[in-house]
Amino acid sequence: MLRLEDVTIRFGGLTAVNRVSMEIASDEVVGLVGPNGAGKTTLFNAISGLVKPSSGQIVFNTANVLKTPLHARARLGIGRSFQIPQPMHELTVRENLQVAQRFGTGKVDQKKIDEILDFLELSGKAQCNAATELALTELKALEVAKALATEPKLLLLDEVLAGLETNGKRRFMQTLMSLHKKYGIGILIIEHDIETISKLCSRVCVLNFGELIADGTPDEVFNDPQVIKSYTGGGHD
Ligand SMILES: Nc1ncnc2c1ncn2[C@@H]1O[C@H](COP(=O)(O)OP(=O)(O)OP(=O)(O)O)[C@@H](O)[C@H]1O
Repeated sequence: MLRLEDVTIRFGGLTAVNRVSMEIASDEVVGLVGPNGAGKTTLFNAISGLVKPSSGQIVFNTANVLKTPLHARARLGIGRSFQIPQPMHELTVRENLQVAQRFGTGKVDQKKIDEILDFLELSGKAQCNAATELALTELKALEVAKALATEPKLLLLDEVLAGLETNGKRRFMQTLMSLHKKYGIGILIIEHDIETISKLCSRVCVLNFGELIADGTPDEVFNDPQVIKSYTGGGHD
Protein backbone atom coordinates (compact mmCIF):
# COMPACT_ATOMS: atom_id res chain seq x y z
CA MET A 1 0.00 0.00 0.00
CA LEU A 2 2.72 2.50 1.04
CA ARG A 3 6.14 2.24 -0.58
CA LEU A 4 9.14 4.42 0.21
CA GLU A 5 12.00 4.21 -2.27
CA ASP A 6 15.39 5.59 -1.33
CA VAL A 7 13.93 8.56 0.56
CA THR A 8 16.48 11.16 1.68
CA ILE A 9 15.59 14.30 3.62
CA ARG A 10 18.16 17.01 4.30
CA PHE A 11 17.94 20.14 6.40
CA GLY A 12 20.90 22.20 5.21
CA GLY A 13 23.96 20.11 6.05
CA LEU A 14 22.03 17.63 8.21
CA THR A 15 20.78 14.40 6.64
CA ALA A 16 17.76 13.57 8.83
CA VAL A 17 16.64 10.61 6.69
CA ASN A 18 19.14 8.74 4.56
CA ARG A 19 18.04 6.56 1.61
CA VAL A 20 15.21 4.83 3.44
CA SER A 21 13.20 2.20 1.56
CA MET A 22 10.31 0.33 3.16
CA GLU A 23 6.82 -0.99 2.42
CA ILE A 24 3.69 -1.14 4.56
CA ALA A 25 0.70 -3.31 3.60
CA SER A 26 -2.89 -2.57 4.63
CA ASP A 27 -3.07 -5.64 6.87
CA GLU A 28 -0.02 -4.63 8.91
CA VAL A 29 0.62 -2.81 12.17
CA VAL A 30 4.23 -1.67 11.88
CA GLY A 31 6.31 0.02 14.57
CA LEU A 32 8.78 2.77 13.66
CA VAL A 33 11.37 3.05 16.41
CA GLY A 34 14.82 4.47 17.01
CA PRO A 35 16.68 6.78 19.36
CA ASN A 36 15.81 10.48 19.71
CA GLY A 37 16.62 12.41 16.57
CA ALA A 38 16.74 9.26 14.40
CA GLY A 39 14.41 10.80 11.79
CA LYS A 40 11.09 9.12 12.63
CA THR A 41 8.89 12.23 12.76
CA THR A 42 10.68 13.70 9.74
CA LEU A 43 9.75 10.57 7.77
CA PHE A 44 6.10 10.96 8.87
CA ASN A 45 6.26 14.61 7.81
CA ALA A 46 7.46 13.58 4.36
CA ILE A 47 4.71 10.97 3.95
CA SER A 48 2.02 13.44 5.03
CA GLY A 49 3.44 16.30 2.95
CA LEU A 50 4.82 18.68 5.58
CA VAL A 51 8.41 18.15 4.46
CA LYS A 52 9.70 17.67 0.92
CA PRO A 53 12.30 14.91 0.50
CA SER A 54 15.55 15.88 -1.18
CA SER A 55 15.34 12.70 -3.23
CA GLY A 56 13.48 9.41 -3.47
CA GLN A 57 9.91 8.32 -4.11
CA ILE A 58 6.83 7.83 -1.95
CA VAL A 59 4.05 5.79 -3.56
CA PHE A 60 0.66 5.10 -1.97
CA ASN A 61 -1.23 2.39 -3.81
CA THR A 62 -0.66 3.70 -7.34
CA ALA A 63 -0.43 7.40 -6.49
CA ASN A 64 2.81 9.35 -6.54
CA VAL A 65 2.49 11.00 -3.12
CA LEU A 66 5.16 13.64 -3.71
CA LYS A 67 3.35 14.92 -6.80
CA THR A 68 0.02 15.09 -4.94
CA PRO A 69 -0.73 18.55 -3.48
CA LEU A 70 -1.08 18.70 0.31
CA HIS A 71 -4.86 19.30 0.30
CA ALA A 72 -5.36 16.23 -1.91
CA ARG A 73 -3.01 14.02 0.06
CA ALA A 74 -5.46 13.30 2.91
CA ARG A 75 -7.92 12.13 0.26
CA LEU A 76 -5.43 9.53 -0.92
CA GLY A 77 -6.19 7.79 2.36
CA ILE A 78 -3.25 8.68 4.59
CA GLY A 79 -4.33 9.87 8.05
CA ARG A 80 -1.97 11.17 10.68
CA SER A 81 -1.81 12.06 14.35
CA PHE A 82 0.74 14.44 15.85
CA GLN A 83 3.20 13.88 18.70
CA ILE A 84 1.79 16.91 20.50
CA PRO A 85 -2.02 16.84 20.24
CA GLN A 86 -3.24 19.66 18.04
CA PRO A 87 -6.95 20.16 18.66
CA MET A 88 -8.53 23.03 16.81
CA HIS A 89 -9.01 25.71 19.44
CA GLU A 90 -12.42 27.27 20.08
CA LEU A 91 -14.07 24.16 18.62
CA THR A 92 -15.85 21.33 20.38
CA VAL A 93 -14.71 17.73 20.04
CA ARG A 94 -17.50 17.05 17.53
CA GLU A 95 -16.64 20.16 15.50
CA ASN A 96 -12.97 19.07 15.40
CA LEU A 97 -14.07 15.81 13.83
CA GLN A 98 -16.39 17.58 11.39
CA VAL A 99 -13.54 19.78 10.14
CA ALA A 100 -11.20 16.78 9.82
CA GLN A 101 -13.88 14.79 8.00
CA ARG A 102 -14.62 17.59 5.55
CA PHE A 103 -10.87 18.00 4.93
CA GLY A 104 -10.41 14.28 4.28
CA THR A 105 -13.62 13.36 2.48
CA GLY A 106 -15.23 16.60 1.28
CA LYS A 107 -18.41 15.98 3.30
CA VAL A 108 -19.73 15.69 6.84
CA ASP A 109 -21.38 12.44 7.89
CA GLN A 110 -22.75 12.76 11.44
CA LYS A 111 -23.48 9.04 11.70
CA LYS A 112 -19.88 8.22 10.98
CA ILE A 113 -18.71 10.85 13.48
CA ASP A 114 -20.98 9.35 16.14
CA GLU A 115 -19.45 5.94 15.41
CA ILE A 116 -15.90 7.32 15.76
CA LEU A 117 -16.78 9.18 18.98
CA ASP A 118 -18.25 5.98 20.38
CA PHE A 119 -15.30 3.89 19.26
CA LEU A 120 -12.79 6.17 20.95
CA GLU A 121 -14.96 6.61 24.05
CA LEU A 122 -15.42 10.32 23.39
CA SER A 123 -19.23 10.40 23.03
CA GLY A 124 -19.64 11.96 26.47
CA LYS A 125 -17.18 14.71 25.51
CA ALA A 126 -18.63 15.59 22.10
CA GLN A 127 -19.78 19.06 23.17
CA CYS A 128 -16.66 19.86 25.25
CA ASN A 129 -14.09 22.41 24.15
CA ALA A 130 -11.34 20.27 22.67
CA ALA A 131 -8.46 22.49 23.75
CA THR A 132 -9.44 23.17 27.35
CA GLU A 133 -11.75 20.46 28.64
CA LEU A 134 -10.01 17.18 27.82
CA ALA A 135 -7.65 15.01 29.87
CA LEU A 136 -4.45 13.74 28.20
CA THR A 137 -5.92 10.32 27.29
CA GLU A 138 -8.92 12.07 25.72
CA LEU A 139 -6.68 14.46 23.79
CA LYS A 140 -4.75 11.48 22.42
CA ALA A 141 -8.04 9.76 21.55
CA LEU A 142 -9.15 12.93 19.75
CA GLU A 143 -5.91 12.90 17.72
CA VAL A 144 -6.71 9.39 16.52
CA ALA A 145 -10.40 10.27 16.04
CA LYS A 146 -9.52 13.24 13.82
CA ALA A 147 -7.23 11.08 11.71
CA LEU A 148 -9.97 8.44 11.52
CA ALA A 149 -12.54 11.02 10.43
CA THR A 150 -10.54 11.59 7.23
CA GLU A 151 -11.38 7.93 6.39
CA PRO A 152 -7.80 6.73 5.98
CA LYS A 153 -6.55 3.43 4.66
CA LEU A 154 -3.25 4.02 6.45
CA LEU A 155 -2.81 5.71 9.83
CA LEU A 156 0.46 7.31 10.87
CA LEU A 157 0.47 7.54 14.67
CA ASP A 158 3.22 9.63 16.26
CA GLU A 159 3.70 8.63 19.91
CA VAL A 160 -0.02 8.48 20.69
CA LEU A 161 0.68 6.23 23.67
CA ALA A 162 3.43 8.32 25.25
CA GLY A 163 2.65 9.82 28.63
CA LEU A 164 -0.34 7.57 29.35
CA GLU A 165 -0.45 5.64 32.61
CA THR A 166 -0.40 1.82 32.42
CA ASN A 167 -4.17 1.22 32.35
CA GLY A 168 -4.81 4.06 29.95
CA LYS A 169 -2.08 2.76 27.67
CA ARG A 170 -3.45 -0.81 27.75
CA ARG A 171 -6.97 0.34 26.88
CA PHE A 172 -5.69 2.61 24.14
CA MET A 173 -3.66 -0.25 22.65
CA GLN A 174 -6.78 -2.44 22.61
CA THR A 175 -8.65 0.36 20.84
CA LEU A 176 -5.90 0.64 18.20
CA MET A 177 -5.98 -3.11 17.60
CA SER A 178 -9.77 -3.18 17.20
CA LEU A 179 -9.51 -0.15 14.94
CA HIS A 180 -7.10 -2.06 12.73
CA LYS A 181 -9.34 -5.13 12.70
CA LYS A 182 -12.71 -3.39 12.38
CA TYR A 183 -11.84 -0.89 9.67
CA GLY A 184 -9.01 -2.82 7.99
CA ILE A 185 -6.70 0.19 8.37
CA GLY A 186 -2.93 -0.28 8.16
CA ILE A 187 -1.00 1.38 10.99
CA LEU A 188 2.52 2.79 11.14
CA ILE A 189 3.23 3.85 14.71
CA ILE A 190 6.15 5.69 16.31
CA GLU A 191 6.60 4.57 19.89
CA HIS A 192 9.58 4.45 22.23
CA ASP A 193 8.39 1.72 24.59
CA ILE A 194 9.75 -1.62 23.32
CA GLU A 195 7.22 -3.70 25.28
CA THR A 196 4.33 -1.76 23.79
CA ILE A 197 5.70 -2.09 20.26
CA SER A 198 6.27 -5.83 20.74
CA LYS A 199 2.64 -6.33 21.82
CA LEU A 200 1.11 -4.16 19.15
CA CYS A 201 3.18 -4.70 16.01
CA SER A 202 3.80 -7.64 13.72
CA ARG A 203 6.79 -5.84 12.23
CA VAL A 204 9.25 -3.21 13.39
CA CYS A 205 11.45 -0.83 11.39
CA VAL A 206 14.39 0.79 13.17
CA LEU A 207 15.92 4.12 12.21
CA ASN A 208 19.28 5.29 13.53
CA PHE A 209 20.90 8.54 12.36
CA GLY A 210 18.34 8.60 9.56
CA GLU A 211 19.20 5.14 8.25
CA LEU A 212 16.97 2.07 8.29
CA ILE A 213 19.11 -0.39 10.24
CA ALA A 214 16.58 -3.19 10.81
CA ASP A 215 13.20 -4.40 9.52
CA GLY A 216 11.67 -7.59 10.93
CA THR A 217 9.54 -9.13 13.66
CA PRO A 218 9.82 -7.50 17.12
CA ASP A 219 11.78 -10.54 18.31
CA GLU A 220 14.26 -10.37 15.44
CA VAL A 221 14.71 -6.64 15.64
CA PHE A 222 15.07 -6.19 19.38
CA ASN A 223 17.67 -8.99 19.54
CA ASP A 224 19.67 -7.55 16.65
CA PRO A 225 23.11 -6.45 17.98
CA GLN A 226 23.13 -3.36 15.72
CA VAL A 227 19.76 -2.25 17.14
CA ILE A 228 20.88 -2.86 20.72
CA LYS A 229 24.02 -0.83 20.00
CA SER A 230 21.98 2.05 18.58
CA TYR A 231 19.92 2.19 21.78
CA THR A 232 22.93 2.05 24.07
CA GLY A 233 24.57 5.05 22.48
CA GLY A 234 26.47 3.40 19.62
CA GLY A 235 26.83 5.62 16.56
CA HIS A 236 27.73 4.83 12.98
CA ASP A 237 30.22 2.05 12.32
N1 LIG B 1 12.60 21.48 10.33
C1 LIG B 1 13.82 21.04 10.71
N2 LIG B 1 14.91 21.81 10.46
C2 LIG B 1 16.14 21.39 10.80
N3 LIG B 1 16.41 20.21 11.40
C3 LIG B 1 15.35 19.41 11.67
C4 LIG B 1 14.01 19.78 11.33
N4 LIG B 1 13.18 18.78 11.72
C5 LIG B 1 13.95 17.83 12.26
N5 LIG B 1 15.25 18.21 12.24
C6 LIG B 1 16.39 17.42 12.70
O1 LIG B 1 16.31 16.16 12.02
C7 LIG B 1 16.72 15.11 12.89
C8 LIG B 1 15.62 14.08 13.01
O2 LIG B 1 14.57 14.65 13.80
P1 LIG B 1 13.21 13.88 14.07
O3 LIG B 1 12.34 14.80 14.88
O4 LIG B 1 12.66 13.36 12.80
O5 LIG B 1 13.70 12.66 14.97
P2 LIG B 1 12.82 11.59 15.77
O6 LIG B 1 13.38 10.26 15.47
O7 LIG B 1 11.37 11.80 15.47
O8 LIG B 1 13.14 12.01 17.28
P3 LIG B 1 12.23 11.90 18.62
O9 LIG B 1 12.15 10.46 18.97
O10 LIG B 1 13.03 12.69 19.62
O11 LIG B 1 10.89 12.54 18.32
C9 LIG B 1 17.11 15.77 14.22
O12 LIG B 1 18.50 15.97 14.23
C10 LIG B 1 16.34 17.07 14.19
O13 LIG B 1 16.99 18.06 14.97
